Amino acid sequence: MSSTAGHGASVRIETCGKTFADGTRALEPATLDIARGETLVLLGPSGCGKTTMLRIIAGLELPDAGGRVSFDGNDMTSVPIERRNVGMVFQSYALFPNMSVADNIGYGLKIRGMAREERVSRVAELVALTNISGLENRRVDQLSGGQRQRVALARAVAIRPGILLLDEPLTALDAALRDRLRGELNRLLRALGITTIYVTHDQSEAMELGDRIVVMQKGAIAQIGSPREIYFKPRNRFVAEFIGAANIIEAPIEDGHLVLPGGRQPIGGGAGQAAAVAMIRPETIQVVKEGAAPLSGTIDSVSFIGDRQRMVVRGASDRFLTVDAPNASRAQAGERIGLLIAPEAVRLLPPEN
Ligand SMILES: Nc1ncnc2c1ncn2[C@@H]1O[C@H](COP(=O)(O)OP(=O)(O)OP(=O)(O)O)[C@@H](O)[C@H]1O
Repeated sequence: MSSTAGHGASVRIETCGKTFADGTRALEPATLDIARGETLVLLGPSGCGKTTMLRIIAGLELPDAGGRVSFDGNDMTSVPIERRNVGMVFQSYALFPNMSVADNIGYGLKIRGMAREERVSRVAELVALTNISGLENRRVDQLSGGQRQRVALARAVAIRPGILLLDEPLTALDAALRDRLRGELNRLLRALGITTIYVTHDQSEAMELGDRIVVMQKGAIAQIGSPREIYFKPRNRFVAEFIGAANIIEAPIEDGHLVLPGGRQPIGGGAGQAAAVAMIRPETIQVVKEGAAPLSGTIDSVSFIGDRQRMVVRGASDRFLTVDAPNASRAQAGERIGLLIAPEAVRLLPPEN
């Protein structure tokens, strides 16, 4: 491994809440452990408290009384940011516009007093790692958005931080570039082994980058889990609907079946429950001939989305289901179809209050 490989620190935040001076309750007391080298994504809609949590970890914000932040078991709660050994990248690039790329990347090393020769070799290594070779002598204001974000990332990791904090670093970029940089970032984070906390409101970014995802809702943690757990086993309706597309169905339960107007759908659980709120992912529903499955419906609309086609199917009592199907044969609006759903694809959610 290259000499840039870092040694991530573990992070623990304990009962960290945040109430701002104006009374805004941005964060309910939260407890969270982040393993050394892990990439943890904080995901949620605007205003749910993601940035506040990140700023508490960075040392830019103090938690309310009773909160504690520790790195590798050492209490950091009142240690200032410059002594926490964290690297940060934000949505807007906080680079020095009239300095060269190389000087920007080496800035933190210089103020730490690193010798010139060592600095030059570290910068060269980072330039290669972040795919910006050839741009070393350009001024930052002569770079594209994607190039600037690569420089910002190289600068943040140059100091070999134990923890890397990223706040929507790709949000300002266009979609194609965002996808590419996301892949590069993934590779870089794995190569460096730095503990990373990544804030985003974009669920596909969260899925691709996170070892674990923390879904936040109104200042509280709604669920923590691997991307698979969050996707297939959401704890509540908010999580189910925030990540991916979800059909949410409320129906009575009878003998291990959801009783729907168009038929009886077998389910895995629900013993002792009279009714359920169930979630079914669109791609787990298989389109078959009418009559070949307990449920049936009429295709209301079809949209082609490249790798698959998405249909809205109208069942009895005008209930609608979203179904994602392979795109080989073209579905037609108005067609009658059967819908085959494996019992284990039906996820029961807690009843709504
Ligand atoms: N300095 C502050 N004073 C008062 N309220 C604040 C302050 N900073 C943030 N807030 C409020 O705290 C809540 C959480 O903000 P935060 O920035 O953590 O959300 P977020 O999930 O990161 O949202 P976004 O994705 O929009 O940045 C919001 O209601 C916000 O308006």
